[in-house]
Amino acid sequence: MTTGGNTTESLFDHVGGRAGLHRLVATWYPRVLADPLLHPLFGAGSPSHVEHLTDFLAEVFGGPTVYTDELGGFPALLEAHRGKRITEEQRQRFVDLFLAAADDAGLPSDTRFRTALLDYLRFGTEVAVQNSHATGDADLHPCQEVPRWNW
Ligand code: HEM
Repeated sequence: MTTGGNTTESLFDHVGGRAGLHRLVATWYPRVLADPLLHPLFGAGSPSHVEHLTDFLAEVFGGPTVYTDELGGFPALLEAHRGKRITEEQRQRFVDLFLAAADDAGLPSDTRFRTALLDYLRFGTEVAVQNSHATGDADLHPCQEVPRWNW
């Protein structure tokens, strides 16, 4: 039970736990696969993407650490983006589709949550873009672990 102004509630709880995040990612992913700008990166898609991204975001937002404990953790994330050479236009489209999916999946619309979501998406996509262009470890983004996002 939470009330307005409760600063101890995690983002994970605020979005309705794993079920809320799963709804968000499952709404977003088909749109990514159908997007002409993103298609060259994602192709026909991967059957595990929705589950893995849901578990990753759950961990970032203060939920269980399934991504680190069972799905390879940060090294798996790094590997997934390496060499993809994501453009700024593709990064922006990825974020835009996420924000639209947050609306359509009925995620909370309060400004505090939406600001935190956008801040994280900006950060996370910048990490992914930098790492996708790295030709050696020295070029990688300094964030080398699954972040825990405070709000
Ligand atoms: C907040 C930013 C991001 C997060 C949290 C994220 C997270 C993930 C995760 C968890 C995976 C799956 C890794 C696994 O299987 O364990 C993945 C794969 C992938 N990501 Fe990202 N990603 C982000 C940004 C981006 C961006 C901006 C792009 C391109 C526009 C992108 C393109 C891809 C591709 C092409 C794959 C591999 C193919 C696939 O699994 O379908 N990612 N990402």
